[in-house]
Amino acid sequence: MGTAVESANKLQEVNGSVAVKNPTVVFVLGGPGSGKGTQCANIVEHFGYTHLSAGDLLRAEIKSGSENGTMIQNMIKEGKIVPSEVTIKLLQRAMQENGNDKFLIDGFPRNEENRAAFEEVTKIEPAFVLFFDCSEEEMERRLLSRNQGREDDNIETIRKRFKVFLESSLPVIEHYTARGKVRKIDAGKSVEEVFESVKAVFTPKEEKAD
Ligand SMILES: Nc1ncnc2c1ncn2[C@@H]1O[C@H](COP(=O)(O)OP(=O)(O)OP(=O)(O)O)[C@@H](O)[C@H]1O
Ligand SMILES: Nc1ccn([C@@H]2O[C@H](COP(=O)(O)O)[C@@H](O)[C@H]2O)c(=O)n1
Ligand SMILES: [Mg+2]
Repeated sequence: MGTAVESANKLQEVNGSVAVKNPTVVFVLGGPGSGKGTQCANIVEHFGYTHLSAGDLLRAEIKSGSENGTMIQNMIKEGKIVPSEVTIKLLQRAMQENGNDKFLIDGFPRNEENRAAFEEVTKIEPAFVLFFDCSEEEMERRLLSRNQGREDDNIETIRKRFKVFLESSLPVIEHYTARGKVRKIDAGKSVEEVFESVKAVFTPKEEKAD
């Protein structure tokens, strides 16, 4: 716990609302259906982060009737990546509206444009990148039985999403690997086993020694 003065110093005003300066950000990446959302829910419960899923924010934007709604809906149906300025605005707004100082940003950055634009606009560097590594066969099985009514959970769009992941998202993971920031998790195991590996990443070293 910091002092009241330290707490006040952590706050800044952005677009009229008070946001936490220099929040801790963990990017959560992995192919479609690798289990990012499932594990983020566990991390929130155990480690006090706020979960922001870029895909969920984009889907909420469609539902809100925003002027970008139709464009976003078409991009999602095709498994394509929405222009960074749209997604970054949604992420920034969500971070500002939330008082927490640590965020899991799930499904972002999805390509080099996302990555460079986020860095440029927010000046935030991730603390690390959690990468859920899973085979396409397993991810396809999971997506086809997800049953959440998502318009992109059909085999045609799933194949397009896999292609985009390989061509555009893996280079982002390589970028952070070269900088020593990637914590790779074998995501092909059960939810409980995967979370055991995730916990080891989030547990401070001194606690692990106990
Ligand atoms: N380790 C696991 N073993 C089996 N099923 C899993 C596992 N993790 C998640 N699932 C299931 O797989 C489906 C996809 O998981 P989830 O929504 O967490 O993936 P995601 O990476 O967020 O996918 P997307 O990128 O499409 O949003 C869900 O139905 C979830 O319950
Ligand atoms: N940075 C992002 C994240 C997502 N999208 C679009 O949303 C779709 C669903 O994303 P999930 O993470 O929920 O699977 C994704 O296929 C993209 O169409 C995006 O454009 N940019
Ligand atoms: Mg998800």
